[in-house]
Amino acid sequence: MNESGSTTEPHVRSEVGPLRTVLLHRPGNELKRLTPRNSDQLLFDAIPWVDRAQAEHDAFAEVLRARGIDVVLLHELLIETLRDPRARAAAVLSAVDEREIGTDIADALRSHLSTVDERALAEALIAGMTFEELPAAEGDSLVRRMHLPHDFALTPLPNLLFTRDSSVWVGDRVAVASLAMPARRRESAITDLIYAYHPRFSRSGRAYGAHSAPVEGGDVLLLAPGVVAIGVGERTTPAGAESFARSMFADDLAHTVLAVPITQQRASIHLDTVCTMVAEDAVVMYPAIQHSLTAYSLRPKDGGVDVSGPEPFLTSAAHAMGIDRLRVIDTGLDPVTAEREQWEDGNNTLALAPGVVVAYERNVETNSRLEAAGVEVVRISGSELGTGRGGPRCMSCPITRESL
Ligand SMILES: NC(=[NH2+])NCCC[C@H](N)C(=O)O
Repeated sequence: MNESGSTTEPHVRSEVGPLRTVLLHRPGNELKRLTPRNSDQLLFDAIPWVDRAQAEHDAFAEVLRARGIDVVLLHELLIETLRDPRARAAAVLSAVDEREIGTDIADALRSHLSTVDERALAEALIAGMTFEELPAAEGDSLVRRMHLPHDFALTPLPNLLFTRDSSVWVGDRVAVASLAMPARRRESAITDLIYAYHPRFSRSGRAYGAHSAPVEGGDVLLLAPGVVAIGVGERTTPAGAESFARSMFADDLAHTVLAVPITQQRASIHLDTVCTMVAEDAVVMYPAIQHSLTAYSLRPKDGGVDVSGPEPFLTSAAHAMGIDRLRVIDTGLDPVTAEREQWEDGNNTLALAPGVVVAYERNVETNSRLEAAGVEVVRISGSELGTGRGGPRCMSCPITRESL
């Protein structure tokens, strides 16, 4: 149910159908954990100014609400989910890793997490806990003595902000992603809990599984109903793409899955860092890869998967989508500007409807080319949000989009 009381059942068949319900995470105290010593490991490129990041995120959410979109916040869903004792038990179980902290600290952490209320539990799950914050364990622990007080007994999840990656809705099913980087693995335990126990999702079916080969939502693009592109690179593995395709075919959610190799480097973490859809037949794409991006086409065949290609991505995509041509909005940028704006998530747009996208304001050139091509660009500021290397698409997980 949305605020007006009308039902908006989860349903996403495209990248650009009018957005109705979206899952965001307002960044919180987990961002305050970032230091120059841990930011690499926690996948941030700079230390964000937290208040400003929150203000930027509030403005992002407001832009969506102003257009009638129901914004659901992950932190609130988690608190509501944890009212269910089964969810609480599962949450504690998934948060404590004896291999990391040993049995004594694990016991202390478990008993602490089991006694706090759901708000404090949600906060600990997201913002983590340091050894210093953990109530003193009985007896003496080597682990505690050999760690610094500010080391983490429970690691924080600063990348939870990028709700795109930890779950993906395809049709009326949700796939909880299997995240590749250790710093992000616990995120899927949280989305998994929410989808399993929050009453809002009690009727939602699952696709794929959190314990399968790595697939991250930023790599998954719903090019058209029945056509899914999936980037394969630093995060999503070939095995992940293949089993995701099998899962799509088994549930009749897709007839074609395009596996798209992307360079394994920081600038192109996911497919959506170099290419996003801005209209039913158009993408904005990093110019440097426009002519080199390829795709393997996967289709169901006799209970297995038929693989063809690789072929140029634009050709296979248009073919699978049943259109003559997939338009690339020509940002026509010189290589240096293009590289700068790609790094700052210029190609990472969130479509609110065909031809209407949210983009970071700082990517001045890309945005003006989009507008020249007839795309409405809703600008948001993201100087602090972008320190985690993610733009409007990364920061949003569409739950309901109207059909085209
Ligand atoms: N869909 C995306 N492109 N997400 C970007 C995620 C960035 C995040 N810091 C990571 O390295 O995982």
